[in-house]
Amino acid sequence: MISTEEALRIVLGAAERLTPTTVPIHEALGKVLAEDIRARDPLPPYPASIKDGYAVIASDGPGEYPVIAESRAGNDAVGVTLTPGTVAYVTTGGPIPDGADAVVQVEDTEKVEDDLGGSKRVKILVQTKKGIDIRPVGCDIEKDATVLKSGETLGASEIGLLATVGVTMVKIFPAPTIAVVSTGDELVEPTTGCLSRGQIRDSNRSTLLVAAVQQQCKVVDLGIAGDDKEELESVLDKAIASGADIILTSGGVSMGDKDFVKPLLVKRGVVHFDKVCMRPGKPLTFAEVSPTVTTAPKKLLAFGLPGNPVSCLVCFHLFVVPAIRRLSGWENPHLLRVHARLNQPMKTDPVRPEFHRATIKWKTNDGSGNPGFVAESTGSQMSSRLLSMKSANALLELPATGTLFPAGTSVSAIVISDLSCNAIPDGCISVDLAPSLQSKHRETFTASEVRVAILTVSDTVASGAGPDRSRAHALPYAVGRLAVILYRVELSIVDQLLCVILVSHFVKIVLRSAVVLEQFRL
Ligand SMILES: Nc1nc2c(c(=O)[nH]1)N[C@H]1C(S)=C(S)[C@@H](COP(=O)(O)OP(=O)(O)OC[C@H]3O[C@@H](n4cnc5c(N)ncnc54)[C@H](O)[C@@H]3O)O[C@H]1N2
Ligand code: MOO
Repeated sequence: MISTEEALRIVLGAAERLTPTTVPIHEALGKVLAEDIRARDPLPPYPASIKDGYAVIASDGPGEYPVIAESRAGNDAVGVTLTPGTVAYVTTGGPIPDGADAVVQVEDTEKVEDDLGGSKRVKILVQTKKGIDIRPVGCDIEKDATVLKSGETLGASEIGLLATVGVTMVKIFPAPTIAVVSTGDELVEPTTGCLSRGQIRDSNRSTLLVAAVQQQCKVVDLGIAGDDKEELESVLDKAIASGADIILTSGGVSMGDKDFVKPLLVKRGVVHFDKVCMRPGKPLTFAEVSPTVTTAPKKLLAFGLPGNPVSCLVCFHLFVVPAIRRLSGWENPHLLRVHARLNQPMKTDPVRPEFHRATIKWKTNDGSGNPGFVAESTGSQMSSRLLSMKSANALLELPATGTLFPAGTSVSAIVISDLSCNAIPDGCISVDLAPSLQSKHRETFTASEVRVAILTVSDTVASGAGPDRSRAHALPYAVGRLAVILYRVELSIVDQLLCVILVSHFVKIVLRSAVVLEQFRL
């Protein structure tokens, strides 16, 4: 029996990054970049105004001036040069006309009635300085700067950066394909309504398939194989030939007379270990199946996970997730650990270190008088009791001391799910539809059917004069969970469009930028 540290070291030693592939940026969310990305042009590409106001020559000082041009975002005052004693109207992001060296915000000006000839004038009320409220060329991103490095993970802002520098296809490390099979004569499909004596519904396959999808993997469902050597052998070979990178079996790895997984893996490759000193998950088996020994098109990692549903899922988190991350190109494949204080006493096992399922929450006082995570057990820790995984967001690492850890003890907690789920106050995601719309379509909305319209409101973007960064930022938050409707509009038709969206698409939330999306923690 080896330690969990040794087992993980062996697994990671066998896991190699997959061959990079090129995908459209909207498919790259969560993936690891396999190339450096450089900016082909500076941002901003021209000196741009930081404010809505007037481009001026700073040394002119306060006074009344003729407005000789208008430079709006996406609608440049091309060819206009400011001479002393003149100003130009500019909007935020608009190019600064030649000759101007500062911007005075609208709030520091006063409108002057147009003269009879229709020419515009404005009063500049303040003394400004050269460079004020102007973003010089390249102040956000310099030309040829490396904006992203190979090995970095692509989140919403990184995908926005790719859009900014005009990269729409990107080289990433793909996530592995995972084949999943459940073993056991007692297993029947979850669709089985009435169980006969000795039967149970197969839950491990559903758990593992979605857990793998959560890790961005493609999955192959190979169903249930009975406790029959030939049947299991044929399913294993199907998995190997399928081109999967990882095969997960559950059940049949302990000491029973029909526990065939290990002997079959021995025939097809190298079994590195078959027992790990941990609770739950002791009979975990790990093997490398190499193409030289089998018909496998490439090297394949095989995990013979224990059949007990909790043991199966705990082993998935502790060993399969880091392996998936390594194959997917992660530089650090290890799970996040935090410290948490026990909110109740816990007895530890004298022989095997325990991974105790718990819910950890951030408290302003964790019991020590300081802020920190507090851990609450999910109850009975039997490895058959899948309910102990429900709502568990952490595995507490309890060493094998055979002692009682009093409440308040600080322990290491391995984070296994999104902690932010705990942080969303009730009612944070609000729905503000007209009452008639709500009642008419109430039955059509479920939590998984929220539609989000991502609306970029910018003349620059609408005219094609600038990149649509907010859409690129926002889209990855929504993809996969929500139906996304994309719009790009000019300011003048915003109101009209909002009505159209609300009425024809039953939109629940109209979010204008990734920032708002983040606040809503979708
Ligand atoms: N003599 C020994 N017996 C056992 C030992 C041992 O060291 N010596 N270890 C125990 C430990 S620890 C575990 S964990 C289990 C693991 O056994 P297997 O991996 O061989 O799994 P099975 O025997 O096939 O099933 C165990 C349990 O889980 C249920 N199961 C199996 N597959 C599924 C599924 N897909 N969905 C839901 N439930 C499933 C199965 O019905 C059994 O109840 O071995 C101990 N025994
Ligand atoms: O190692 Mo087992 O997973 O305790 O039931």
